[in-house]
Amino acid sequence: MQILTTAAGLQAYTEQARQAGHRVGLVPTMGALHAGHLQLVQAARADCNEVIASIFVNPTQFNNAEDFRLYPRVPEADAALLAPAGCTALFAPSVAEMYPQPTVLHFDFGALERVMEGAHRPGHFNGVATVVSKLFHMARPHRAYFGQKDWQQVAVVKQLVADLSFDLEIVACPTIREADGLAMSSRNRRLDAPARAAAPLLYQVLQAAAAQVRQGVPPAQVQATAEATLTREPLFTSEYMAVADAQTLQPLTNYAPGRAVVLCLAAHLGGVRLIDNMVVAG
Ligand SMILES: Nc1ncnc2c1ncn2[C@@H]1O[C@H](COP(=O)(O)OP(=O)(O)OP(=O)(O)O)[C@@H](O)[C@H]1O
Ligand SMILES: CC(C)(CO)[C@@H](O)C(=O)[O-]
Ligand code: BAL
Repeated sequence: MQILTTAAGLQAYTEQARQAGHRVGLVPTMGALHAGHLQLVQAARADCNEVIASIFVNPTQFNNAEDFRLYPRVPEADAALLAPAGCTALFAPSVAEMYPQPTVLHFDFGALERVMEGAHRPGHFNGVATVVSKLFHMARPHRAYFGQKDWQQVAVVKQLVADLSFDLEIVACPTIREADGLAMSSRNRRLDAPARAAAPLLYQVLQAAAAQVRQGVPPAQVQATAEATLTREPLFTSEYMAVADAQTLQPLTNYAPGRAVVLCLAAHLGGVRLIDNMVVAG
């Protein structure tokens, strides 16, 4: 596996691969890798002869300086996991390499970002769209792989690709969970033992809410029940629970036949902010 740290190095690598007729897959990450990330690498490997993973803790998408400072960084362990998973190149740039000058770009994803993560993390999707656009320009992948754990991010990135005519395909991969249902996340490393023991409640709340949706319980009641359950557990502070259209992400007041529903939540647990979601087929 080749390790690249400069934009020019990445551009040269991908240019050579394309000239050799190879298909290039890109897996953007912020590191502290787990089986959720490795699944993206494996999916890319199944489709592409070149798989480039990027590891970059992108400062422009953090709305909370403490969250950025405490974000887990384990570069050596990450590199050791990538090659066996099928990664052919790792792009691990510095902040100065990615942002040689302060960025002034401004993206507006309209209604897509006025809800959930976009509403609760001001500037977050502006930072995601900025860094993802830069990575797409540098790596020029045929396909880029993202996890459905970040359901809204997938929607925003697909909109970005369509609006800016990026010549690539977005592949969304399912959420990988721990045995007890907790969605794998780099931030799980920051949970202490009591918080980790309580954490599967997020998945249980989503499962119970999904069952209610299937029974036709009105969205407002599903939301209220889920928030009440989280509030009863003293370690949790619920930030939001949304019952939304899975495509438009807009909150629902009732269900429409044939339209999938996505249940998304964000909660704080022992000083760590976690998100998760579940889709209920329409
Ligand atoms: N459990 C998971 N299952 C599938 N994909 C995942 C999972 N966790 C992360 N991903 C995907 O991996 C990519 C990189 O995510 P990222 O590096 O932010 O990891 P993370 O575990 O989501 O960390 P955090 O949520 O703490 O930022 C994203 O496309 C994300 O959706
Ligand atoms: C896509 C991404 C790597 C952009 O920094 C990040 O938002 C993430 O890890 O999901
Ligand atoms: N996986 C989403 C990246 C973030 O929390 O900033």
